[in-house]
Amino acid sequence: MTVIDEMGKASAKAQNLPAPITSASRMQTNRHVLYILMDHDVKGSGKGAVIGFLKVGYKKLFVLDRHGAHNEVEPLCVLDFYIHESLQRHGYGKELFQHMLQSERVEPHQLAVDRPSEKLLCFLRKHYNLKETISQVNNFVIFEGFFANQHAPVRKLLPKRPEEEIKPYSLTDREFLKEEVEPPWPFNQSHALTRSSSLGNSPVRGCLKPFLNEQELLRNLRLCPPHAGAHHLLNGEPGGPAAQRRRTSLGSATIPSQDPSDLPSLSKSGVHPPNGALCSSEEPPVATQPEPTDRTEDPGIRAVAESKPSRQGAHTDRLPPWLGSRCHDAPWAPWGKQQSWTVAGVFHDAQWIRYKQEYRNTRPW
Ligand SMILES: CC(=O)SCCNC(=O)CCNC(=O)[C@H](O)C(C)(C)COP(=O)(O)OP(=O)(O)OC[C@H]1O[C@@H](n2cnc3c(N)ncnc32)[C@H](O)[C@@H]1OP(=O)(O)O
Repeated sequence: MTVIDEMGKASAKAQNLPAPITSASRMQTNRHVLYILMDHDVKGSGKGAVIGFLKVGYKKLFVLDRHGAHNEVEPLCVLDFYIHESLQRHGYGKELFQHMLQSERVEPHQLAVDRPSEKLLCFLRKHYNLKETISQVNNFVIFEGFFANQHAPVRKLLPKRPEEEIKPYSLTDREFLKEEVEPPWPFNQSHALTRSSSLGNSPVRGCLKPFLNEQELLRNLRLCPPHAGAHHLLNGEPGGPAAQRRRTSLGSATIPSQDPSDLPSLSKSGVHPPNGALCSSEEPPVATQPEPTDRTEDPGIRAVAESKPSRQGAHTDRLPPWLGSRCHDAPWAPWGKQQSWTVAGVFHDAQWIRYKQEYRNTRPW
């Protein structure tokens, strides 16, 4: 977990991001797959050294085709990609990327790339001849050929009615980096909660975090085979760039493709309240069984929906505090069980306050 956190920090630094978009805790709350390229032979450490990583994941997106029509798709997305500075431009990125393509059984032009850096665009152009992009209104970049031979069915959306607002389609992983807004007192008092971005993804709340232990997390990582060359570079030894590049370009160090069936699928995680609790109803929530609505529009929620064989069960299983019987024992209520407030002249109880605090500004639409 520490290694993942450190890699995430290094990647964020390399991309000038204000905060990492890859961390162990984020890996626990989504279904992304992390490919790690390692050098097992590095000297001075029995455990080897990480050369870089590549994070991918399926996301439901709305993308425009060449004719400007919206298409609902769920492609594999490149979410984060980083090779250690001392090892860049030595072919390791290509090896890692190639390994991912084989494991995931996708073609490069079928990928969507989340806000690619200049370096990554150059990389894709050089190695995969991905040059022509299809303009999008979100931060994902897709390339010519994306709509050809799609594995997943591409569903065309009905034309948008002119009076409708433009929705923030296809939020990227990087959305959460946007500045958070401090709520006024008393809504800022509950430290048990992780505040959500005013514009970002589904909020991740401490009390709703899944129960994925370290073992499970580690099973979700996919390690590439050892790379015997990198320790030269890491240790500043001879056998440097030229040799490395040659080795890579000649393909003398090949990565056996892993059979995806051998690979553990990511544990599903992240629990979100059911649909009714998220809508803008002014009614205080009631402790009833929520409708098993399809909420797969939200990637985080999709993960939950898919993780449970029965959606009904999913909701009852881990009801959020204000919908379940556990609500009165909730540790987040520092004021006790039965206290209440008068907000703008209206009498409200702690449950209501909690509800309003959690769901204010988390859904811009
Ligand atoms: C969705 C996202 O993840 S966006 C973020 C992408 N990550 C970053 O920008 C982090 C910093 N960059 C890196 O970590 C790496 O450069 C990567 C991951 C983009 C590529 O990994 P590398 O090991 O360098 O790639 P590899 O050696 O296989 O291929 C090299 C090619 O990548 C591109 N490239 C790599 N570094 C650079 C650079 N500094 N400037 C321009 N192009 C670059 C070039 O096309 C280069 O070919 P060239 O050397 O002939 O010009």
